[in-house]
Amino acid sequence: MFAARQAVGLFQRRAFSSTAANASKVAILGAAGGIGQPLSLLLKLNPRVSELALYDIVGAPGVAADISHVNTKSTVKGYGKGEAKEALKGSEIVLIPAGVPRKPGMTRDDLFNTNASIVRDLAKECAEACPDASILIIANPVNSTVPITAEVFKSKGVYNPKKLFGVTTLDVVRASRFISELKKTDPANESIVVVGGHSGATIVPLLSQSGSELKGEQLDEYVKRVQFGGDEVVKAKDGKGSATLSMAMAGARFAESLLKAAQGQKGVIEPTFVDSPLYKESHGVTYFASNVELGPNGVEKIHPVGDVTEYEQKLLDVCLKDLKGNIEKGEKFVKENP
Ligand SMILES: NC(=O)C1=CN([C@@H]2O[C@H](COP(=O)(O)OP(=O)(O)OC[C@H]3O[C@@H](n4cnc5c(N)ncnc54)[C@H](O)[C@@H]3O)[C@@H](O)[C@H]2O)C=CC1
Ligand SMILES: O=C([O-])CC(=O)C(=O)O
Repeated sequence: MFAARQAVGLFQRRAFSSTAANASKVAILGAAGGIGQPLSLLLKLNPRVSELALYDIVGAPGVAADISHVNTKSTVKGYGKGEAKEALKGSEIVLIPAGVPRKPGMTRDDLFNTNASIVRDLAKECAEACPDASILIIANPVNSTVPITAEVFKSKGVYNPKKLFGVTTLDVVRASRFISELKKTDPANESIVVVGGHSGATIVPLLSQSGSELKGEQLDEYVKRVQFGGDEVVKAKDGKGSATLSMAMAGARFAESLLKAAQGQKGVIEPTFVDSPLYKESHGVTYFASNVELGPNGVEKIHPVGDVTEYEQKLLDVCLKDLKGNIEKGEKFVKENP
């Protein structure tokens, strides 16, 4: 009897310590929105997450109550206006889909006027409440909202370039799905490198590096579809927003990769828009999306772009020009509106 109790005690201690090692609090800012809700649900299903903090200026407690009934181990709590700091305290990962989505006819840059200040204010909350967390920016225009977040963190003296990520996962998700439709293959086996940024011409798929070959008009159409995949959804939703479900899947995949890397897995690689040396000196482009190896401290290694065809180089030239403008616009906004 005594031995049995001891054995149970040992098991409980072991179970407790393994949970503690994997204890990961994840916060979602904008959790009651089109992306926020399915993203919260997917993270509730992730056993690597121990605590979910759902913050939104409207509706977060309801979403949290609903999701909290899902019978996985993690705890869920909703936070409303004025409670961002409480939601963020102790978070290892913060995902930010807060902000308005596009309507037909708009570019992502048209969202700047509204979303720049939303992201700036939430970045301030993060810099104060959880300066060491990994910050995952989903709110558009990502090419500008990432530099905005960096400037806020710099102004508070807590900027860590290894822990700020623009989420561009949806671009590679689309790139692999769209090529599989053409080749009649399983998209799970298609891995396409996509570099640059996250809007129109700044999204550059590098098909030549994936073992797939398209030519002429078919290549043009493929590249255009990857670059403007978001517009396809905006048009189909006809005024009711942009991609939410596929984006939630992409955001959950990126968060899962970060958690795997944080919890010791090696060789975890995801594309993401980060403070990057790749085109800093040559083009003055300070942030760039490419494949990045993730580690326990965030960015472990930024992969170079590698060999590209003449066709892809032309796409890259356009991308770099647009990106520079988008980045500078974000930085200027914070300088003028601290
Ligand atoms: N990075 C990417 O690949 C993608 C980015 N997006 C972007 O994600 C953003 C969100 O899209 P949806 O979820 O469809 O929009 P939505 O309008 O459905 O949800 C946004 C949520 O943010 C909340 N919110 C607004 N201001 C806030 C604040 N100051 N603090 C906390 N919460 C706040 C709203 O109450 C709302 O619940 C948009 O900017 C969209 O362009 C969308 C798809 C893909
Ligand atoms: O297109 C949009 O506005 C939303 C987005 O970023 C995407 O779906 O890639």
